[in-house]
Amino acid sequence: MTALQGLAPAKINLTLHVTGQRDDGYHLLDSLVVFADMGDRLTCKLGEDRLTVDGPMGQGVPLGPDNLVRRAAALMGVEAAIHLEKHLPAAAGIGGGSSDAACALRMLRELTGKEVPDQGLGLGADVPVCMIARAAFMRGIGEDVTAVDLPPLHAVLVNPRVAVPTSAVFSGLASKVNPAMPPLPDGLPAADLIQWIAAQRNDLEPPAITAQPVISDVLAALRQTGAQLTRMSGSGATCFGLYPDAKRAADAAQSLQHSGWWVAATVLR
Ligand SMILES: C[C@](O)(CO)[C@H](O)COP(=O)(O)OP(=O)(O)OC[C@H]1O[C@@H](n2ccc(N)nc2=O)[C@H](O)[C@@H]1O
Ligand SMILES: Nc1ncnc2c1ncn2[C@@H]1O[C@H](COP(=O)(O)OP(=O)(O)OP(=O)(O)O)[C@@H](O)[C@H]1O
Repeated sequence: MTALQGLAPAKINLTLHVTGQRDDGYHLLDSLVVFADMGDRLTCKLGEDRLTVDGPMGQGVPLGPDNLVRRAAALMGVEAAIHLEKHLPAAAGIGGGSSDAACALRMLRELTGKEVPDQGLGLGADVPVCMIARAAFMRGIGEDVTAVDLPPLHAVLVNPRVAVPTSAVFSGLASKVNPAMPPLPDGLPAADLIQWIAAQRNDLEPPAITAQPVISDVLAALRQTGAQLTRMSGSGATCFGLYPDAKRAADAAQSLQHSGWWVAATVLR
């Protein structure tokens, strides 16, 4: 029986503008999303229905039918043995569960030849963008995804090891209707792109900081490493800093190692 291996990369919202709210409570988003060169690792084989989890962040990940990779198999209508090597913190704003689900869906699509219903949206608003796992604009509640070419960005990701539930952060928004992103000019080199991103927002940052004030400390620590831009991703608590090159990102990550926080230097694409 063929076994496939895949990477479920961390998802980073470089910008996240909340522009409205639907009648069902879901929020309308305008977001520029990129993916790291690191993440969870999955192995998938059709046949026996089984999930095993290990890896440095495997503790506490649910093994039952509510795990998003099991829900991915159920959505595809197949039984599969899936092994998940967990490297990303959960409930962290970097789409750990959503990226796992998308990776499982891609592998199950390849193994079965079946189409993925609705790009996996039913498993979570972040799953459609995680299906393409490359730089994209994400709009609607997450279902409207358009790939975009960006220069690679050198980054450090920092999570203070506090879980932040997404729905609570959306509920804490002071305003549900905020300005959309302006159009991104074509072909910006990295330095200009970073300036453009700096002029945008993550509207979920203030309510996430209210829920977990340590996020302010993470942003301040990243600023102190000389990052060109610091911001929170998604609903938090993971924050990122952007740097001009890989050496400066690696040095910044090294200088944050003593914090006890989860720290990763990476390239975003
Ligand atoms: C914050 C983001 O990570 C930005 O990329 C996503 O919008 C959240 O994606 P996700 O975690 O896959 O979200 P889901 O699992 O679908 O939803 C979790 C909860 O977040 C809220 N939610 C999510 C997406 C959205 N567009 N509006 C919302 O209000 C809802 O309360 C929902 O019950
Ligand atoms: N494969 C999985 N990995 C991690 N958590 C999972 C998984 N499947 C289900 N969960 C559950 O989902 C919850 C949210 O985890 P996830 O990493 O998807 O969240 P997130 O940080 O909200 O992502 P986002 O960037 O979409 O906000 C966890 O607390 C966990 O109980």
